[in-house]
Amino acid sequence: MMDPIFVVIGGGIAGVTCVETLAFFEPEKSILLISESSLIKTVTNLHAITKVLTEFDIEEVHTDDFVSKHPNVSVMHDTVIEINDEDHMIKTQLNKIIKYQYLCICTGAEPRLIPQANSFKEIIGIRDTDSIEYFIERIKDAKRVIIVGNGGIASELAYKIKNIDIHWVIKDKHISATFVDPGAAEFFQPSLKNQQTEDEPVSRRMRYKEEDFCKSGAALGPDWYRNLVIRGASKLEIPSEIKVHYESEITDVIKVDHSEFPLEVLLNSGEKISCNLIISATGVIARKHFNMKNPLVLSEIGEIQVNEYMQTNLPNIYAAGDVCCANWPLAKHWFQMKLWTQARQMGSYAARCITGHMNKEEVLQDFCFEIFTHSTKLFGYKVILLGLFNGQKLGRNYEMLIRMTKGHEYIKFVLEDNRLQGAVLIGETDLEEMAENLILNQIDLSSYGDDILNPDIDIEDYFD
Ligand SMILES: Cc1cc2nc3c(=O)[nH]c(=O)nc-3n(C[C@H](O)[C@H](O)[C@H](O)COP(=O)(O)OP(=O)(O)OC[C@H]3O[C@@H](n4cnc5c(N)ncnc54)[C@H](O)[C@@H]3O)c2cc1C
Ligand SMILES: NC(=O)C1=CN([C@@H]2O[C@H](COP(=O)(O)OP(=O)(O)OC[C@H]3O[C@@H](n4cnc5c(N)ncnc54)[C@H](OP(=O)(O)O)[C@@H]3O)[C@@H](O)[C@H]2O)C=CC1
Repeated sequence: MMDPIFVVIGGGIAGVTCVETLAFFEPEKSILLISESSLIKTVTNLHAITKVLTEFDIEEVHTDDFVSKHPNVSVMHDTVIEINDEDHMIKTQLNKIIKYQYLCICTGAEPRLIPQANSFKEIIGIRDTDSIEYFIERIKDAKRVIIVGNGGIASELAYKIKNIDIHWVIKDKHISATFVDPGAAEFFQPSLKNQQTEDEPVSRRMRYKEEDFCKSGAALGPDWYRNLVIRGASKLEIPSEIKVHYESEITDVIKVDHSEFPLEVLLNSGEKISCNLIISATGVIARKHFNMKNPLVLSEIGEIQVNEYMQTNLPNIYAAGDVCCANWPLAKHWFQMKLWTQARQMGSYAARCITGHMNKEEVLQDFCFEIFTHSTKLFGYKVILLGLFNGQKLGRNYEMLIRMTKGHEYIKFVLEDNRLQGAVLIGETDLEEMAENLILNQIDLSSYGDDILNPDIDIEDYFD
């Protein structure tokens, strides 16, 4: 094999998008994707909801199909174990040495489990298809589980798991704190009591088919749980109620032999819970199990730092997706979260930076880094988060306008100096375009007062 010009490590959404963009801009130059598995993740049906906010489906494709679409791309199933930036070389587990001109590291992240996980196999995390299979297998015989964490995975599981007693242990005063404020959490409360049933409305997005649901090392993503049946061993059709332990953390776990519940868990509140299984949905850490000839500069929590061109500190080595940390002066309304959308945006932008640098062209930063946008589904509702949706970066000097119709919609606008800084839109609000524009344009809204959220006034008329 001839040495490739570009090498991308990681078959998740960041790596695959990087490869696709490189193939688009440089169709004559050879690209090698190193993927640990034979399935890689591609984005399909990309749909722009607003200028920046997008929705898309994810398809897990076999590498043969992927390669057939991109004649200058080859894929190697292997694991990178060493990167030598001085000689522009990488070494793999199967002892292959590959020279590169440009390298992009997209090795993603892995669950950061609670410390007690080191001692108990009953404490598990969820990241990829292997881990979800293991989880479903373990929960089948369980009667009581503890979910720890208050972010995306915990919120989705609390809504999804059936036939089991759930104790949800969270550090905060309200549920789903990574994404929403206490008001929105209150809006979601009824959904917690009346979890999803089998006849949930069909989502427009692609779901994984049973036969598609095979091994892939990349993170799961939108809709990962929709066609899964996650049931415990209890007879109840729906759990009577989820018990949420607010402002709580696990301080100790003890093994109890010969008991229906093999774990006894102590919370900082002094409360004790016996359970079969603990799901630690407590965030991620960057995944970089390879040796470096020279060290990469890392963030405090071990992510690879990249500048505004997605470059690491080492020559011709870039990084994108969950493995990296944006280390440039951030636009006011953007911040990094480890999300599918950002993995895609970074992968694509990294490829444009690489080709731009190679061809000595000016690279302008992608507009997507001007404003944070996220579209997802929580507790059965469409959720759109824009800009500084939780008042991030604003200190205490901001106002909130809220409109809520129980069971229908929850809208929150975050204002500073009468200018919109962020928005939470839950339900079919149809306000995403207007809110995004108001955040980007920073129009002074003082003359509109509270009419901004008056349902009887079509605010868009103001701006025509
Ligand atoms: C359960 C779950 C649900 C989620 N739901 C959502 C959601 O609804 N919306 C959303 O926006 N985001 C969601 N996310 C987050 C999203 O999936 C991630 O942010 C995104 O997939 C990160 O993509 P990535 O390409 O950076 O990393 P990954 O998907 O982790 O891919 C990294 C790839 O690199 C490979 N790799 C690692 N090391 C090596 C090596 N040394 N050599 C070769 N290959 C290597 C891995 O095998 C993997 O294939 C979810 C995540 C999880 C776990
Ligand atoms: N719908 C979506 O968009 C979804 C997105 N994802 C993404 O997947 C990745 C993994 O999800 P997830 O694991 O839920 O991570 P998140 O980062 O979303 O949430 C982690 C949660 O765990 C809490 N936490 C951290 N350490 C502890 C601890 N020791 N004890 C108790 N709580 C703790 C955090 O609190 P604190 O912040 O206070 O430390 C936070 O509430 C994330 O990048 C997430 O964004 C996952 C599922 C759905």
